[in-house]
Amino acid sequence: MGVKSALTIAGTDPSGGAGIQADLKTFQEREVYGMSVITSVVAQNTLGVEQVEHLPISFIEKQFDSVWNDIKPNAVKTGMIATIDMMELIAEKLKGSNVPYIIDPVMVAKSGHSLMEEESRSVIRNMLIPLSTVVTPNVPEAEFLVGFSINTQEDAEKAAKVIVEQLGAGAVVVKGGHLEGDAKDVLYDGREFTYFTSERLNTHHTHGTGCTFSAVITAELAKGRSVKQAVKTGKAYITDAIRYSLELGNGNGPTNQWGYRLQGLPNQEG
Ligand SMILES: Nc1ncnc2c1ncn2[C@@H]1O[C@H](COP(=O)(O)OP(=O)(O)O)[C@@H](O)[C@H]1O
Ligand SMILES: Cc1ncc(COP(=O)(O)O)c(N)n1
Repeated sequence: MGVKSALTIAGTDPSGGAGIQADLKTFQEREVYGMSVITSVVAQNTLGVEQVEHLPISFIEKQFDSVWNDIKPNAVKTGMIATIDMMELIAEKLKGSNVPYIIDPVMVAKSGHSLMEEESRSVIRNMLIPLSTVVTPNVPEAEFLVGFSINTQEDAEKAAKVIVEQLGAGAVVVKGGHLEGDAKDVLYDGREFTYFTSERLNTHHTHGTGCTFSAVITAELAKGRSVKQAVKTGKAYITDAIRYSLELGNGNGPTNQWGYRLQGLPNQEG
């Protein structure tokens, strides 16, 4: 049938808005067969994170091998990978594979709770980013990766260049959700900058936006789209997911995974 598949390696959100749950919903909406390897189980909801339990590294490896040796994915993404052990395992598994690899370098939840151990942060930079096809940091994550602060579009461009040219990412999208003004994301692929801009929607229902955005990019790369096409679709999809958010929960609510259908983005648009 020629269906494409995508694998997410990440933590959970039992309230369904972020992490593995958001990724699988997104893969499904993009008509890609979704699979998952769970790194950490997180008790969280729209109000914040209550508790995090990391799975044993040998068991994460077993999950990975179960998928990889049976239904090898057409693209892989990582989200929450909290410890150095997990990063080493993923690097070992993905090194030398030609499957597109998308990193959402999740460090801190919107609620402020750390989702990555402090000492792991430089390991994601040094060990995993060189293996990536695309990295999708938000502004605080990009600041950590490059070591300077980002306040303007020029700063975001400068950071994007460092992440590709010095840290070795295949491409990077520095997301503008945390800056002021329009929500402007900049893609740098080592050759040129491309901007993807939407109006800033006045809402606090943005739980899981980064997860969903990078999951669309993963799904589109699984289908063989170019990085630029994938990010274009990701931007259109996340904008509608925020615009039509579902008003669920008592805190920062989840986005609407089928919001794009209300706006008319064709499901298979490049
Ligand atoms: N209020 C908003 N209005 C429109 N787009 C937004 C808004 N907040 C975030 N976005 C978009 O959502 C995507 C995720 O960005 P961001 O929220 O910065 O990521 P993260 O969830 O990793 O912090 C980006 O494409 C960004 O431009
Ligand atoms: C398991 C997991 N992964 C990622 C996020 C980040 O999502 P956000 O920063 O949009 O709340 C999260 N809250 N939980």
